[in-house]
Amino acid sequence: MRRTTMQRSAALRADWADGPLAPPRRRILLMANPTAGGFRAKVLEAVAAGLEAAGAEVEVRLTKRAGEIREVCADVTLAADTVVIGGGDGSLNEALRGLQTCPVRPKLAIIPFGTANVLAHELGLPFKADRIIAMIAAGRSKPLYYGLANGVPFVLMASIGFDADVVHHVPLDLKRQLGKLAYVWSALKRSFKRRPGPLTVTVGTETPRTCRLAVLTNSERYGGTFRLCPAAHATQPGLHLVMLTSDSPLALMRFGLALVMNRIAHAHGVITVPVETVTVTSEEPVACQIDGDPFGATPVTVTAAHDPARIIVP
Ligand SMILES: Nc1ncnc2c1ncn2[C@@H]1O[C@H](COP(=O)(O)OP(=O)(O)OP(=O)(O)O)[C@@H](O)[C@H]1O
Repeated sequence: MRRTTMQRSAALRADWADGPLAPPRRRILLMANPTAGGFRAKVLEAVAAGLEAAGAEVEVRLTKRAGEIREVCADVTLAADTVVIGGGDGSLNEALRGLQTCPVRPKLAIIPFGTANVLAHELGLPFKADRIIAMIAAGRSKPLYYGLANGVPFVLMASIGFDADVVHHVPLDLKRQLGKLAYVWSALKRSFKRRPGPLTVTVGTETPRTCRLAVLTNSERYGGTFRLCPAAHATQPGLHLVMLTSDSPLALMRFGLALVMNRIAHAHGVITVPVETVTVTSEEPVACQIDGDPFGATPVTVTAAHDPARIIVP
């Protein structure tokens, strides 16, 4: 337990004495993934010290393996009011998965240490320690909606097709070295591989449609700051299905360019519809990913969840 640095910022504490951190002391669990692409021990230390200085009781844990954040968040004896995730979208996804079974859900907050940090961009979260401390100390929160892919929560998207194939094939060491460029490298390599057959996409009880790539998105952003679906937002209810009708190398180049120019929603061959429940099947297995991490293959059924978590925002 870290309880020693309060004296360092008496002035800060005085400022907040009547604010959101006034007694009873907030209990903040800060869980960080030291293997995340942008992990900074100094920022973590500064945030922990700043929140303690503001009067909160702060516990810091560094994960030792994947799955730990999920286990801790699923623990019914978890006594934190706020769980701060120091990591990327995959680590936040773990927290959401764990909290799903928690009877009393603490608020979530993020220190964006990831590679893509799509959710941080979606929510306009700060990346600098002093602004992160001020945000968490103020404690203002919004609902964080999510979807379920075969029952597993995702906060950004579940996608099936070429981009999921790329996620499955990005070598972790290359991701750590090159960051987002590792995805570009992997996409170039995978774009010339043979593609599996088309996807059959069934929305509710409608007649099935076919496409080559399906993204079920809960958020506007994709791959970082790019705007995939202007109608969606992680703090608003509602999933959207974005279908690409081709995944030929030429079409993928065109879609990639449209994405970085924030024009993909209007590109030829892109169909977007609001959805509640979608099933995606294919004759041979097609790769799936959720929140930027591999998630098996088709068949996948995606539904919108209606019990949002709470996330602290600026
Ligand atoms: N100590 C650990 N060792 C290995 N893997 C971990 C550890 N802690 C968490 N993980 C896993 O690492 C995966 C990726 O981490 P995270 O999302 O934090 O960073 P990132 O991949 O760099 O960022 P982004 O998802 O924003 O691109 C997560 O899915 C999580 O399950």
